[in-house]
Amino acid sequence: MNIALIAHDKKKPEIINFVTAYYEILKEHQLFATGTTGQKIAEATGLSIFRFQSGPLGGDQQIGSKIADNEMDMVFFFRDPLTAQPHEPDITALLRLCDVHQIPVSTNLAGAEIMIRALDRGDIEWRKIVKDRKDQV
Ligand SMILES: O=C(CO)COP(=O)(O)O
Repeated sequence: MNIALIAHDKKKPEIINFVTAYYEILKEHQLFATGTTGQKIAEATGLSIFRFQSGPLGGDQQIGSKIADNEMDMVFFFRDPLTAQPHEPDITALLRLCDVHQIPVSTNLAGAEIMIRALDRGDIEWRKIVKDRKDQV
């Protein structure tokens, strides 16, 4: 699965702990991230992560583009709800595209824990069917 990892600055320690805790699951997948999030996770865990631009410079939009092209299967987006973000429209657009394309997305640690266990159980395998079907069209 192609998995996006994104965290606002105050949530970066949380996503690093999350990825560390679930390293054994995540290492089996293709990981993508916005720039700074990806850098910090890679430094902390040694995981190989494709990094887009930093969020405020367009990274959220780049991940949105992958979603629109049916190339992203899950999004872990640890949002900071207490700090104004200069690129709020990009954040809204990314979450909107998850809804448009039925992409599983969690915006906090509690949801992320449930979603990653579902990933490990194989609950997201339907994404492969959707992708294969669209490839044939
Ligand atoms: O701002 C972000 C998501 O909206 C995250 O961007 P960085 O990973 O570059 O900090």
